[in-house]
Amino acid sequence: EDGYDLWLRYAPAGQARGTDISAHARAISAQGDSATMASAKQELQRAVTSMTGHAPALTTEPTAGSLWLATPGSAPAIPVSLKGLGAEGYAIRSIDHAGQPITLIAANSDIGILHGIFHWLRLAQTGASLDGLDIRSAPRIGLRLLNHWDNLDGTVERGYAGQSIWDWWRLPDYKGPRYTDYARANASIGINGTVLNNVNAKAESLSAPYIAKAAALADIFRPYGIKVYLSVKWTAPMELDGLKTADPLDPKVAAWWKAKTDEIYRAIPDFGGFLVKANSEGQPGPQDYQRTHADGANMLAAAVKLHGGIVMWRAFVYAHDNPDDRAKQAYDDFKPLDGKFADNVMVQVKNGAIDFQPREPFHPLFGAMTKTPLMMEFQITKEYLGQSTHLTYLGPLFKETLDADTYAKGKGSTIAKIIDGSLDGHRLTGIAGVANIGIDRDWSGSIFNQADWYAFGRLAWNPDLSAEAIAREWTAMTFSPDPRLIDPVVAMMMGSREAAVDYMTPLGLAHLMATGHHYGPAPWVSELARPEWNPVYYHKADADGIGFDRTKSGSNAISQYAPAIARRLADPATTPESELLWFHHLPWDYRLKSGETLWDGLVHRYDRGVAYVAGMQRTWESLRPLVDPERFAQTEAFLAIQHREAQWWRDASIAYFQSINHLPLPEGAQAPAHDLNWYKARSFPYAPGHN
Ligand SMILES: CO[C@H]1[C@H](O)[C@@H](O)[C@H](O)O[C@@H]1C(=O)O
Repeated sequence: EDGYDLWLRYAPAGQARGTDISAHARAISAQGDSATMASAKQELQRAVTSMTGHAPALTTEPTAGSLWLATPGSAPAIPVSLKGLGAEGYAIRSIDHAGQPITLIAANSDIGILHGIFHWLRLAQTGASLDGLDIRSAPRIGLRLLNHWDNLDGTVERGYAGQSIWDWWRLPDYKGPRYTDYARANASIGINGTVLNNVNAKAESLSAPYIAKAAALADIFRPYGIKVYLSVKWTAPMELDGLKTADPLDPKVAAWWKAKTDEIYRAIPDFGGFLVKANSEGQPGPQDYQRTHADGANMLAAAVKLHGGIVMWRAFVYAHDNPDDRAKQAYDDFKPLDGKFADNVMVQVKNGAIDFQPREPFHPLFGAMTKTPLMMEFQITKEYLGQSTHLTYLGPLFKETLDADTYAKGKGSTIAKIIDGSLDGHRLTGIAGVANIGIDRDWSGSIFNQADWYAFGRLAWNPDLSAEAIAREWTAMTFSPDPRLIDPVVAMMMGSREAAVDYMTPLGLAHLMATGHHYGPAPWVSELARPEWNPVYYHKADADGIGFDRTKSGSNAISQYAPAIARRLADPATTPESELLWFHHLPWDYRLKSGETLWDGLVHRYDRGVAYVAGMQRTWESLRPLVDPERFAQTEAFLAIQHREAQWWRDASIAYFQSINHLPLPEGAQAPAHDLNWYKARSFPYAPGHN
């Protein structure tokens, strides 16, 4: 087992369960013959055969014990209502058809059928009952996209699973089988779009050869209901065709984009649209021409509009000087533009205002731009959460943000309701996850990182699912539905992200990672050219205390939240302790709810994080008999690395903070293994190079 099959392993189900699955899949009955329908049938055949050892027959009419795939176009009278299922949803129902037990999988479209068969296969794989089914499911969010930060040279920015899976050199001629497996995996969790290239884009990605390569991928993904999108570089008209300017209000610039867009749609008739990172981290953008983000977005939006395309404009900006608080910039730049964007523009906002930290309070733009459809951007790749080795399941992180209450329209104004459009009445809705995919055999750099890709897709389809239920499904499909395995693995996953918060950045601390690789700790760094690249800028530790004052006496970033929240955050006593030092600068002897001092509480959390990892090692060891040797060994090795590094994080952080506050460690706490200079002199052993 090398992890290549992801959660689509279809492992032999054992005698009794195999017979049960066979009895419900004696045949696959379907009339449609589209490429999508063919993929659905193929997937079922492959899965059922692999789980049961028996290949289901293929019939056109439903027969006893068959899986009946039916759309209004292919089957005249479907005994289930398809109302409300939209173009992608499905219904699954156990029915009696002319005296025969049959499982009906019905949808308005073939893509809906494909989603439906994957649901049924999930039931089959996780040991769920296949009788008495009455399921209806439709996605809550319209656009459910992966964002690849893949470069044209084959590297992946912040990628920890090897080189890019896009074989740009041999595309469009060679279409390797991995692309189809990629599409199957994504379709199985409801992903319906993919942005192929890095937001730090090269102009060449829009040149004719690359359009042809993108078109080849689009052809492969189309039957799986997945559209292709591209990131664009703002100055592409200058770089590719020598225009003198990229001013969005210059008619020649607009005409260039219109022509370029038409060219793309000739090659990819269902092209999804553009993703743009502008005026951020050195990228060019409309502000270089004294225009706004809205001017830029709307010019592109006009170009794709007739084709039904969209523009996703990122709110991750920090280009100009923002001396008092980087966390405020996106709001300051974008809030005034609310209502100024064309109706096919979405603003894509990271879950937090800084940058994919182990924990961040939700981004204040959520709830603040009611006239603009906001798209969520999560990071599936774990830039700040241990990358390819640390086991830190992201389901709870995603959920924490989706469930966060913005109070924008009173209590219950959750972020899930903002991005699904229901709170503000938007029809265009979307969510993006920065992919963790590369050419590693296991796709994601580790077996457990696959769970983050899986969880992202499942939550994009239905943000109300629980992180735990998702972990259970994933574990059952990835390892085995044996409860002796599922219970401990899921328990281990569920606490793992909090453990990383504990050993990296407890109590609301953030961005203490070494500059560049963002992997190991470097809270001491303070000399970099830009203040907001320095860990000291974020923790502001001095002899008296620690934390970033974002109240009125500080940067007043809390004023960007709804009054009900801002009031709560104004006072450390009513600020959630998990976000304490994000919002407040507090004395080292500040009393936590537990009664211990802030300093002691900090040290205890570091200890707790390290101890949790040791606990995961013990749990995993106890599962040795239940896991295949290859996947067992990978996780065993990675947990050992994680333990060593959690310890390193703890010791380096404590040594550094102690060098500032000169306080003794709380009773019973272990002293750091080395002195501060030892940590300063070393970079983290497994940190990949910054690209
Ligand atoms: C693509 O660039 C990334 C950059 O590597 C990363 O460190 C930061 O998280 O955010 C940037 C962004 O989101 O644009």
